[in-house]
Amino acid sequence: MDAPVIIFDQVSKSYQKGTTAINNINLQIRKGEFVFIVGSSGSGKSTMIKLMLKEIEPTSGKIYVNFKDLSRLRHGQVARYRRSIGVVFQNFRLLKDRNVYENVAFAQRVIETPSSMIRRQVPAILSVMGLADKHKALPGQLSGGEQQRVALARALVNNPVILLADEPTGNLDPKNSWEIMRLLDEINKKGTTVVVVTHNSDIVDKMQKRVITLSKGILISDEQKGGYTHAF
Ligand SMILES: Nc1ncnc2c1ncn2[C@@H]1O[C@H](COP(=O)(O)OP(=O)(O)OP(=O)(O)O)[C@@H](O)[C@H]1O
Repeated sequence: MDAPVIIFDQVSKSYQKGTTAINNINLQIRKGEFVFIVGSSGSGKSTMIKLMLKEIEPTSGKIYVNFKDLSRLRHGQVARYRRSIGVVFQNFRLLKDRNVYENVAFAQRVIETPSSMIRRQVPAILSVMGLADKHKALPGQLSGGEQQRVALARALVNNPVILLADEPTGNLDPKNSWEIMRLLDEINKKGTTVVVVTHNSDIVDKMQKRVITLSKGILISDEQKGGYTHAF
C-alpha cells in the first residue's frame, strides 16, 4: 500500500470563542486516494482544509502532509509549503484583471518556473481543461464552469502531489459540477491525491469513493466506496 500523504493524529481545533470545530480526529489518506469529506454546515470540514494548508493551527494533535510535520514548518517555509499543494475553492478566486493564460502562468511565475517551461506547460494544462480557445478571456467573460476549470488548471500546473477542493461545485449547475468531477477523477487517476469537501450528495453517491463524514467536529464514519450519509 502507498504511504500516507495526509495524517491527522489526535487533532482538535477550538476557536477563540470556545467552539470546538474539530474534536480528536484521527485520519490517514494515502498517496493516490480520492476522498470526499462531508457533513452538515458547521461540522468542521473547512476547518480541516485550513489546518492542512496551515492557515490555522490545531489546538492539540499533529498534522503531517507530504511527510512534513506542519507544526515544525518555520515561518519562512509556509508559503513554499502551500504552493506545493493544489487548492480550489467554491468562489474560484481568480485574478479578475488577468486573462486565463496569465491566471495560470501566475502560479508558475511565483515559484520562478523558467519562461520557456511556462510557455510549454500553460497551454498544455489549458488544453487538458478544455480551455485552449479561451486563453485570452478575462474571468468575467467566462461561465462559472469555465472559471472553475481555470482555477483547476492553476491548481494543477505545478504538478502538486495533493489537490484540496473546498466545495468546488458549490456555485455550479449539475452539468458543470459533473464536468469538474470528471476532471478531478481524471487527475486522480494520473496519481494526484484528491480531497474534496462537498454538500453534493448526488455526486458523492454516484462516484463511490472513500467518504469521511463529520458531525459536530467528530469523525463519525469513514467508508471505502461510501455514500452521502443523511443521518448527521
Ligand atoms: N474563525 C472562526 N472563529 C470562531 N469560530 C469559527 C471560525 N471558523 C469556524 N468557526 C466555527 O467552527 C465550526 C466549524 O466550522 P467550519 O467552517 O469548519 O464548518 P464547515 O463544515 O466547513 O461548514 P460549511 O459546510 O457551512 O462550510 C462552526 O461552528 C463555525 O461556526
